[in-house]
Amino acid sequence: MAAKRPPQSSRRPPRWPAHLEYLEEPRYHSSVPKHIRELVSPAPTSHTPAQTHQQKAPVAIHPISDPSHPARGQYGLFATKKIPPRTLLVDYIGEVHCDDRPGSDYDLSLYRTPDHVSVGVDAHFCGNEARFINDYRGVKPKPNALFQERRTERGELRMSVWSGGEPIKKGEELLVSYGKSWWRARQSSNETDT
Ligand SMILES: C[S@@+](CC[C@H](N)C(=O)[O-])C[C@H]1O[C@@H](n2cnc3c(N)ncnc32)[C@H](O)[C@@H]1O
Repeated sequence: MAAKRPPQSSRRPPRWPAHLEYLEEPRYHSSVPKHIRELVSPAPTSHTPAQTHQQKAPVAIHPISDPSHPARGQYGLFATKKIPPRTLLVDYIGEVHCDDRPGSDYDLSLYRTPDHVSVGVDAHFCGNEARFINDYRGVKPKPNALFQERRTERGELRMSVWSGGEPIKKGEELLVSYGKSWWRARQSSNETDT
């Protein structure tokens, strides 16, 4: 029996895998309580600016074929034009959630409430181009991009990918640091699996 394909936005980018749902806006999971949702995404007021048309992000998804790349056979995210330092590239869009996602390699921390509830953005099954950004380890000596949160014009908290302190060349792979604890957690779960 053929696998059911997820609904797709007409704006999905080239090479977007058919088994994943493309999202243009965050999706809020039922595990996010109302009071936390209001902190992350405040209800619009009469002062909230209207949604402006979002510019196309200067990024593209490409398969990785370089045999020396540690993520060969997978995808990566690449700059489609020259990018100045400290520039917003793309928001990390996915499912905003408050439950645990131990099996996801696409789950980022977005916010921690004063009473220690963690809010994450998981792009395992649905998301945008940002889910394809790789870590710099084994690829380049240092990252050329970073994750940093921001508020949109409408006040919604997003985790975004920004260029670092140096310009990025057209065609260069965008690479962040997932952080030592991300890799440590994968290493210890691999050791437990074997
Ligand atoms: C958020 S995804 C990045 C996109 C992924 N390459 C893909 O095609 O879906 C994280 C996964 O990418 C791979 N990855 C990313 N950076 C890597 C690196 N520096 N070395 C080895 N694997 C990496 C690992 O498999 C990791 O679990």
